[in-house]
Amino acid sequence: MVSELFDAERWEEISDFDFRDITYHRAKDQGTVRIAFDRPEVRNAFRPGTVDELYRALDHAKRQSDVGCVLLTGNGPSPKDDGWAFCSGGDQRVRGGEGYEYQGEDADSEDASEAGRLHILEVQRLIRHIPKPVICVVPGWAVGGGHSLHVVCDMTLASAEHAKFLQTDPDVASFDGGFGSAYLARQVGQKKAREIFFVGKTYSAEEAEEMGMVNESVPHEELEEVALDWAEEINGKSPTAIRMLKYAFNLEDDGLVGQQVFAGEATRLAYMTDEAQEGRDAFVEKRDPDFSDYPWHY
Ligand SMILES: CC(C)(COP(=O)(O)OP(=O)(O)OC[C@H]1O[C@@H](n2cnc3c(N)ncnc32)[C@H](O)[C@@H]1OP(=O)(O)O)[C@@H](O)C(=O)NCCC(=O)NCCSC(=O)c1cc(O)c2ccccc2c1O
Repeated sequence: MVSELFDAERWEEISDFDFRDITYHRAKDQGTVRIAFDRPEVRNAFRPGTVDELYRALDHAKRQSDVGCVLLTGNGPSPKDDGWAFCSGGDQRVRGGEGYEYQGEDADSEDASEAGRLHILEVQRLIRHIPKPVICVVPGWAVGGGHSLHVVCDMTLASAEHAKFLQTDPDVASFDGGFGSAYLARQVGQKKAREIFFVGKTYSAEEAEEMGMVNESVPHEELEEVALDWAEEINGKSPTAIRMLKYAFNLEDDGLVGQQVFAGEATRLAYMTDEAQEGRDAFVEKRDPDFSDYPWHY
């Protein structure tokens, strides 16, 4: 069984990979993929190998031109105590002096390095830049670096009964000073974001929704079904419009990188015009370009 909330009838495994710490599926009837942490016995904490797999799956999803939406979730419940989690952040057992270390069976992976890693931040940036919405589907705890992942996703759906949101960063002497805190403040306001980090209260799905960091609190049993409904809605819309909107939403907060990503997509749209083909053809044919057919739009 993949997860108690997983409907095997609706998904097929993407078998190009041999993942150990995550599962990766594609919906049978729509352009949606489901990527899930699969370490429920440790509340889906991530070790370096987990992060490598997550990055690989997200990058694969990015490159599927018939996929319009990504669901990011956590499998469960824990076989030990039936507890549910989206993700409890970095696996503290393998945190070394300079980051999270490849240890034990993790050290056998092809990406293993001597150095400690903090590359969950690379996953955050990929979620941010992937040209399609990423919906965080939270069936239980979202804690520490797992909380930050939910923050950086485009939208969050949460189990009304089991989702719990908690920032433990300062308890374990860590601090996500990027999207996890500053972008969170954009969502819930400065006072609330500071409360989340400085006081470290646990919030329910309902409270998180009221605060503005969760889109909808959903009955636990229906969580993945609702997520698929949302994804299906998105998949029915214009891919170009959704992509440009995502990058437009990101632009101001992402500064010059946000402008570059948005502008890159504007360039792609421009390349698709006859006007742009004329510029290219003129160069290739060693003649002056003739743009006289193309108006100065206003
Ligand atoms: C998540 C909890 C609140 C759940 O509490 P609960 O009482 O429901 O369950 P248990 O505590 O009994 O946990 C069950 C089981 O799971 C193990 N476990 C849970 N979380 C982790 C973890 N993160 N690492 C390793 N193991 C974990 C727990 O030990 C139990 O195992 P048993 O063998 O005893 O059964 C609660 O578990 C909890 O508070 N967990 C720790 C949460 C945490 O502090 N996470 C790390 C935050 S820091 C972080 O993730 C992070 C922050 C950054 O700012 C970064 C910045 C840049 C890069 C990386 C960053 C980063 O990784």
